[in-house]
Amino acid sequence: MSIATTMIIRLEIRKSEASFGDVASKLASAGGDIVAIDVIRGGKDVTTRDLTVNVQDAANEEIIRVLKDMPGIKVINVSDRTFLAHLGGKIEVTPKMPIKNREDLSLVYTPGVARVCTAIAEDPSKAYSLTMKRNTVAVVSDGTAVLGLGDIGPEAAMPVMEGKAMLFKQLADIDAFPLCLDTKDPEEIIQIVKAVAPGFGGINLEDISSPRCFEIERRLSAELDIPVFHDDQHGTAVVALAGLLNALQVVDKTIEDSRIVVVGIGAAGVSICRLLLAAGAKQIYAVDRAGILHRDEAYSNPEWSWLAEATNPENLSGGLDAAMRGADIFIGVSGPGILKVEHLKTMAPDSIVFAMANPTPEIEPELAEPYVKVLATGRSDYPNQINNVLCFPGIFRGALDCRAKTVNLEMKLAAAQAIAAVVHPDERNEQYIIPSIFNEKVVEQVRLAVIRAAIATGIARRVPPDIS
Ligand SMILES: NC(=O)c1ccc[n+]([C@@H]2O[C@H](COP(=O)([O-])OP(=O)(O)OC[C@H]3O[C@@H](n4cnc5c(N)ncnc54)[C@H](O)[C@@H]3O)[C@@H](O)[C@H]2O)c1
Ligand SMILES: O=C(O)C[C@H](O)C(=O)O
Ligand SMILES: [Mg+2]
Repeated sequence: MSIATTMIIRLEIRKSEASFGDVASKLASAGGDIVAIDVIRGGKDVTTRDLTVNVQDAANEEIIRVLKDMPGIKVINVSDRTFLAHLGGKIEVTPKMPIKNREDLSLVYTPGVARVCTAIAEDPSKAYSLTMKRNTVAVVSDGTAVLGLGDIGPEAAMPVMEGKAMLFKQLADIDAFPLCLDTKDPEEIIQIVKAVAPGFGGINLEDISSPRCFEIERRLSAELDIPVFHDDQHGTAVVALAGLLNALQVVDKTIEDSRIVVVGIGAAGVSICRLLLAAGAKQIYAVDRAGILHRDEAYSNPEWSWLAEATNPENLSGGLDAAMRGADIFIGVSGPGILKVEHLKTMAPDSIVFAMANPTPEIEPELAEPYVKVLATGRSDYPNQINNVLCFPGIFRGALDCRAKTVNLEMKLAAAQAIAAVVHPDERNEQYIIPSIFNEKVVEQVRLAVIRAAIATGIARRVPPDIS
């Protein structure tokens, strides 16, 4: 799968050995299109230039290889628009007012600030009105399951967490802060998050591998009085259910009568299975590397033991091939390329395929399209993007606004229905089962649905003024 991009290549050209014309023709033959040239240093013998080159494939290493092989050419640096967008990080902290003089200083800092501190010490709930707590979410990761890239560590997880923070701000006006932890020990993660929690109104756990993520979230939810939400579990499940509700309408099937294969029973897969069961699904087949979860096997992961009981009505064993035969729906949250066209050919007519692994889906959309009725991926460069970004900004906006203690099942089901309902029945079709993340109704509809569900289930500690 290729993504067209623009590369910026800084070159030194030794004039006695190579000309700019040689460079241009080599680049063209390797698939690069020069769109701009900047002379950085023009010397008598050596010139340094930045070439802006359009390439059809972001992973085009051939371009650099041909340049490196050219006599008289030295590649000094290679960048592209994606990397440039990350220079110095993607977010910053901005004060709400400038400190222009001594008077300002004594308001926001010593001595004025001391009175505010004392007020909070006397009544800690005032942290909600007098600090950034009520609008701030910690995005916590240990870097163990970053997208589908696996355990790449806390530093490498930062760009994703900064990206989540950008989305929180832009879509829901929530100040989110990335906290990437240099520990994989669940107990240590729990203690660290509890220790930093006073400054936050909510905790978004992100890209923490399973099964550790289940215990971490369960303990934090029980031990903190602010909402703790593992995005890869519940954000994904909410959006998958939303897409599924609309896709089922398109193919005129019901969730109760559909045979549903969920592959990748990690953070996302477990939560998807649980939410689909709560939404009425009766025939789920949960498949991981060891095959279909079934009742004749003892699993060390308690979530798997639970799912083996709650899914797989015929107690089927076997692998993906066995699960896919006659399936109406495939939901993949596993890894790249595990689904083959051969599998699609064995599915029931009018099949639905959600290949949600990031950044590379379970099957290339181009391969799958001819064999399925509704196709969705987690990516923004294809129609039907099933991505948890449709959920986490609105669900936290709602939970923060009504000061919910937690995010319960009713709030998640309400969020899924709200996302699905943004697509009007008249507009709904195979290519449009889920709203765009830029659809301005999404966050507000999810917020309202979540607040109403929180109030109805008694976990809201405040009724926002716009809710009747
Ligand atoms: N589109 C979205 O919104 C979204 C949201 C969350 C996760 N994801 C993607 O889903 C994938 C899983 O994420 P996660 O957080 O649940 O990770 P995870 O590590 O918790 O779980 C992944 C699971 O997939 C299983 N798996 C891997 N390869 C497999 C294979 N060949 N066959 C069967 N099972 C296999 C693993 O054993 C593991 O249980 C990632 O690619 C991630 O990017 C997408
Ligand atoms: O980060 C994303 O785009 C979605 C999801 O949280 C993932 O881990 O893949
Ligand atoms: Mg994630």
